[in-house]
Amino acid sequence: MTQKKPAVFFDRDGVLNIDHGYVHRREDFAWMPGAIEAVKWCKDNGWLVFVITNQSGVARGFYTEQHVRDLHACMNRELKQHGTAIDAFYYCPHHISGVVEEYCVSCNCRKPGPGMIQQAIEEWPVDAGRSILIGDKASDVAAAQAAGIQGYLFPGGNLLKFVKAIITSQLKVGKCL
Ligand SMILES: O=P(O)(O)OC[C@@H](O)[C@H]1O[C@H](OP(=O)(O)O)[C@@H](O)[C@@H](O)[C@@H]1O
Ligand SMILES: [Mg+2]
Ligand SMILES: [Zn+2]
Repeated sequence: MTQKKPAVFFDRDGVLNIDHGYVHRREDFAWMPGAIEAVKWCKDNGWLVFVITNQSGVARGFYTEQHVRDLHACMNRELKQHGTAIDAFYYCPHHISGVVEEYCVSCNCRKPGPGMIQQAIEEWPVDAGRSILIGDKASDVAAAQAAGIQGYLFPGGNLLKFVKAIITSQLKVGKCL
């Protein structure tokens, strides 16, 4: 049987990168201070790392799913240059008030829905009891709670410092290996 691992579910815009509003091109993408280092530190310490991101810009007609996938591939190319990578990206392209008909649905994957987190847990050997989500909005933390994961609100600043503080404090209470 595959050994289950704890996972860090990172929100994307506002956590891994600066949220300039519906970012979908590399030239508009800026890593959050400490973000690359945070992903690497989590991976080096045996955590699975996922991105869980609402991308209603697709439903709103601002960009396409291909733009989202291309940007995620670009993020992982850059992370690989630092010897690390995100294990999987999950995104929700939907919004009930969008303009692109096929994406105008009320779904379970748009945060605060837990759908993306649940999908990752189904597809990967995730130890949900030891996993955490880091988001920048209350809806991120609500999605984590709905999926039975501990959620934390990132206030900005250095992401590596924030992640280390959370994981180190969990270690002290014996939650993580
Ligand atoms: O990775 P995140 O933070 O889930 O992605 C958020 C962005 O898709 C987008 O979210 C919000 O827009 P909608 O609620 O989806 O209309 C805004 O905060 C935008 O500024 C974000 O870019
Ligand atoms: Mg966000
Ligand atoms: Zn969705």
